[in-house]
Amino acid sequence: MNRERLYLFDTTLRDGAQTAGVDFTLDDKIAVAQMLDRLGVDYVEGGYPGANPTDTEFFARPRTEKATFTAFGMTKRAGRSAANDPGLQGVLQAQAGACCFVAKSWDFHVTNALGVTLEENLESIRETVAASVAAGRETMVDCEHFFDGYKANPDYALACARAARDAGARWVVLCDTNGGTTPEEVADIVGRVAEVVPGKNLGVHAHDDMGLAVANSLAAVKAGARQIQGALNGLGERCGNANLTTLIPTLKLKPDFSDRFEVGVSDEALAGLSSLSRAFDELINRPSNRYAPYVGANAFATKAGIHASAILKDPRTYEHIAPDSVGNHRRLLVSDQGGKSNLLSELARVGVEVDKSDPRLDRLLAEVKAREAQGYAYEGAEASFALLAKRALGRVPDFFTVESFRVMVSRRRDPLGGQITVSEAVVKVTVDGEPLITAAEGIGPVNALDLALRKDLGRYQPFIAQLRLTDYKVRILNGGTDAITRVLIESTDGDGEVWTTVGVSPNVVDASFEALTDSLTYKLLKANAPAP
Ligand SMILES: CC(=O)SCCNC(=O)CCNC(=O)[C@H](O)C(C)(C)COP(=O)(O)OP(=O)(O)OC[C@H]1O[C@@H](n2cnc3c(N)ncnc32)[C@H](O)[C@@H]1OP(=O)(O)O
Ligand SMILES: CC(=O)C(=O)O
Repeated sequence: MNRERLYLFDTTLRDGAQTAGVDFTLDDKIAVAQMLDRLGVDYVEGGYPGANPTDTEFFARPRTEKATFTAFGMTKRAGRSAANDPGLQGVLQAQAGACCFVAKSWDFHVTNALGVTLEENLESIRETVAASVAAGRETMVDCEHFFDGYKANPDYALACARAARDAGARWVVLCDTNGGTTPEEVADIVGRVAEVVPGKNLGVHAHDDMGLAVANSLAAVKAGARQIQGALNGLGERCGNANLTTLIPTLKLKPDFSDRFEVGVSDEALAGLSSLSRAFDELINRPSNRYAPYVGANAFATKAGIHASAILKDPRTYEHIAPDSVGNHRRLLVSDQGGKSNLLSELARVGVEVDKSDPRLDRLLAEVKAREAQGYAYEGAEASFALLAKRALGRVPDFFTVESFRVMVSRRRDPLGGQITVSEAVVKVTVDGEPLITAAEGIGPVNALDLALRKDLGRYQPFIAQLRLTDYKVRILNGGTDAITRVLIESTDGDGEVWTTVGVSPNVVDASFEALTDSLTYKLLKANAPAP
């Protein structure tokens, strides 16, 4: 069966740049454009040339993308000709294969936000599109607030869409700018527009203010839209745009769409989607959403024992797609919600082979559940889980024994003004029967303890030389004076592996120390340090 082509238009670098807390540098923009090109989107909207120096410079650099590089702008101002509008001329002169112009299509906006007549706005649309087509650009018009506009004054909203199409726009994009439209309304309105603006040149641009941007985009496709605008990881103004990392797998993997439509993203590119999504978050310096559909670290993570048992028999029992088709992984987590199936799977993953009938498994499972009841959380602390399991099986040597530790935090007046706070720690350990005492100063008590503990571990010192902490998280589990503290510490070494350990105690320093010693022991095991 011949499938119809759907065109993917990425607005990460334009609408995504309107996300609170996101601020792309020129280098960021170049890197993101390359990511998008490798992914296989059809259009990369680079920004608004003339609006700010970064965007202007971005459009001035030599172009290497295969995707159609698109400049964004607004329709010309009323009362000026297109040739006399410096903003519009800046967009038309930018190096781009396409121009996308935002145009008002809600009468209320025309009169109240622009302050011009309805006819003047139509004239702006016509002249802007004509000027862009004359400049040799593939031209598209983002009909801003189209759905709200259609509900308020369908004739006028349609007149805007027709003005764009009749003046030569290749795409007329219907925008749910405020994100307040439901999928049923989108399907109904797109269907009606497709009847009066025929030619398969409708697009959709949906915002996520009701969490419906993806659903609205899919509804629009079913009703006749053939271009979808969206952004990586759902970036965009307010709650964001339709999330391309959700839309792309849906379009490619769900027969409802993949039987009828094709997109420019290859199966290989789809298999790189999870790492692309995480690399993008890394680039904009924000934590990845572990719960993101398809690409989140938890998208295929199962805690429930009943689910894990079935997944081990056949993953299709609880997975709607194969995780590796989007470059993601199945994880069966060990927790108080799981049984032996979770445990065996997790043990295999951390390299511990054990027979299902081994009685030590029952003891280990009971211990995991008892510890989780105390506040430990092994699903996010895989290194501590590996140690707990290997200890239960007698596979962890006592590399060192902690005899005691002491931490002191003092604050004193600085003679030069202000206050100075100093943390000092002393740690006593025994290695091979030899007592070792170390002391260190740190920027806080945990830092001082970490430095003291790693200062001298006798003959194990060379094995931990590259060890360093990369993250430290504290969670208070019960409020009030009986509070229990859970500390998660992330560590790394020269090999590039990152591991997380957990400590739990009513005392935050004590909990931290437990997580620190687990991290050291994990590193010694990983480095095959000889047993004492
Ligand atoms: C729905 C969307 O996401 S649309 C994209 C929105 N994105 C952005 O605005 C980011 C980039 N924008 C900018 O950097 C600036 O707004 C600029 C450079 C474009 C314009 O800056 P300024 O000239 O200082 O105008 P300002 O930002 O204060 O206001 C926007 C102007 O554009 C006008 N305008 C808005 N939309 C349109 C349109 N579709 N067609 C014509 N004019 C428009 C407004 O009426 C307003 O003009 P006014 O103050 O004379 O009424
Ligand atoms: C054009 C655009 O970003 C919007 O209408 O939401």
